[in-house]
Amino acid sequence: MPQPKYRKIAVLGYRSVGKSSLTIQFVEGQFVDSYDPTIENTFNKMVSVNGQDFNLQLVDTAGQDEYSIFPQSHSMDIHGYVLVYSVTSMKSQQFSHQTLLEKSARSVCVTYSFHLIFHRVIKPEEGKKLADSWGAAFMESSAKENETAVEVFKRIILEMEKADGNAAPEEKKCAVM
Ligand SMILES: Nc1nc2c(ncn2[C@@H]2O[C@H](COP(=O)(O)OP(=O)(O)OP(=O)(O)O)[C@@H](O)[C@H]2O)c(=O)[nH]1
Repeated sequence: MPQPKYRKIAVLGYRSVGKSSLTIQFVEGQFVDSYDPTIENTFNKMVSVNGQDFNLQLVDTAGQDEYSIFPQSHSMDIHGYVLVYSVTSMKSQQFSHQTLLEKSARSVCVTYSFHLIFHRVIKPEEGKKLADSWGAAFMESSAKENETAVEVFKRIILEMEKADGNAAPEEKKCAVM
C-alpha cells in the first residue's frame, strides 16, 4: 500500500455561500443549518481514492468580499482550491471571477452550492462555461447532500493528481474514512 499523500486544500469564496457547510458535510457527514461567520477553520480527513490514501488538510477560509485583502497564507503550501459560490447570488459568482484571477491556482475545482435552490439565478451551463474558460473543473453540489459534498473533494483530489503529472486514475469509488 503506498504511503498517504498529504494535500492541503483551501475552500474559498464570497461571504455566506456555504463554504463551512460543504466542508463540514464532507468531514463530519452532517448539514449545519445555522450561520456562523467563519474566521478560519482547519479540518483533517483521511480519504482513499482509487487505492491511494490522502491525508487532507482543509482550510475553511473567512468569506471574502470586495474589500478583503486576500491573505498571503492562502497562496502558500496550497495544493488545490475549491471555489464556492451560491447559485442564488450573481454577486458571489462574479466575485469568484475576481478571486481566481487574482491568484495563480494550481488546481481549481469550482463548486456551486445549492443555497435555497428555489431562488436559483445562475444556470448550470453558465457556471460550466465560466469554469471551462479557466480550465477548471466544474461541479454543482449541495451541502445538504453528503454524496455531492464527497464528490467535490474527490474531484479536487483527482485534479491535483493530474496537476502533479500522475495519470488520471480511473473513476472508482471514493472511500471516506
Ligand atoms: N439550503 C441550503 N443551505 C445552505 C447550503 N449551504 C449552506 N447553506 C446555508 O447557508 C448559510 C451560510 O452557510 P455557511 O456554510 O456558514 O457559509 P460560509 O460561506 O462558510 O460563510 P462565511 O464563513 O461567513 O463566509 C447557513 O445558514 C447554511 O445552513 C446548501 O447547500 N443548501
